[in-house]
Amino acid sequence: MKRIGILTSGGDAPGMNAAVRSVARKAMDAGLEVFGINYGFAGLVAGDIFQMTSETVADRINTGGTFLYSARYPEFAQVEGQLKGIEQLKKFGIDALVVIGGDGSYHGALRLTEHGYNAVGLPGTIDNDIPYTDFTIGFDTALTTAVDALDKIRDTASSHQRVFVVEVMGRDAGDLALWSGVAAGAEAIVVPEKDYDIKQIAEDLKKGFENGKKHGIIVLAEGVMSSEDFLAELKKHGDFDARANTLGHMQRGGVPTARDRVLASKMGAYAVDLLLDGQGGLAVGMENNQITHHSILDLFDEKHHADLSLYDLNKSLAK
Ligand SMILES: Nc1ncnc2c1ncn2[C@@H]1O[C@H](COP(=O)(O)OP(=O)(O)O)[C@@H](O)[C@H]1O
Ligand SMILES: O=P(O)(O)OC[C@H]1O[C@](O)(COP(=O)(O)O)[C@@H](O)[C@@H]1O
Ligand SMILES: [Mg+2]
Repeated sequence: MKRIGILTSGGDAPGMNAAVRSVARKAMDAGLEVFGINYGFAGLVAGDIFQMTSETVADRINTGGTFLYSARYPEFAQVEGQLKGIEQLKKFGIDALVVIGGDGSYHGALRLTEHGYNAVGLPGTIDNDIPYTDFTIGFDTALTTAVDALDKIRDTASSHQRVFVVEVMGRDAGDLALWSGVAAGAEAIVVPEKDYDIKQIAEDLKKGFENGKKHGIIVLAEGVMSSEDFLAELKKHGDFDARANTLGHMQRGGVPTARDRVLASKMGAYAVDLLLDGQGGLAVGMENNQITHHSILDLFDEKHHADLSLYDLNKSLAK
């Protein structure tokens, strides 16, 4: 193997740049030539590919977003798109690929491996919704951002003795809501993985205020419903002074935390080792503080499990 490529795909996540840097520098250190592919699989198909130097990844480790840009490019699910992408890989003499993205991007990586181009996936998403890894690149930063926002909302909530329904991201996963809810001392956490009783939540909020609580913060995962809809439901069960707040895409941006940078650096270097070993169709993870890998096919058979002990913990701490 002489040349490897790198792309970022799906929703951007803080730490993706640190991962690209790690892959590039580790590969160069092993004597490989490294090519960056802009705009995910869309750029691969279009041949938006350039040779990287060590300098290309200089001053990137502490930056958010992805300097290789990203795309949602559903056309890559079709064989036609995949074959065009392979044509480009051949044209540039690229022997193997590192794909940094979420579950959708892993499908793309697997397809390439099936077509004879080894590809390894790194979990880059703020959602933390990938199986076989305790944490994904970007989750820690998004969590820190969400907690910072919740702390600020708490100031207003306490000053006015208000209820706030704060919607955090996570597509179908409750991880950001569970972790940020516990870290911010929320009164309630609502996630798709757990049934909720809105009447009970309203009762608990009322009781809380009666007992001297100054705020009622509900952290709601986007996969359940919108903050506006939840607020409308909640108001059917009590006359609350309440507001809805959606944190939205601000959770995806910003300077990556040290944890995300270290995770990205470890995973990136490990992916290069796998490719040097001639392996593909694999996804890198971190389990019990060890960097691991699994077949992407096995990943698709497995579900991500949010840590629901945080839900129970919060219930007992929020009283
Ligand atoms: N079934 C598939 N086969 C091939 N490529 C896919 C498939 N699903 C998704 N992709 C590629 O991966 C990209 C990112 O997937 P998406 O689900 O949007 O984000 P994420 O990777 O963050 O989950 C898609 O835009 C597409 O280019
Ligand atoms: O920015 P978009 O394309 O509207 O997507 C929003 C979705 O992307 C995310 O921010 C990240 O998800 P992915 O990693 O799957 O891209 C989700 O939390 C959210 O549901
Ligand atoms: Mg996804």
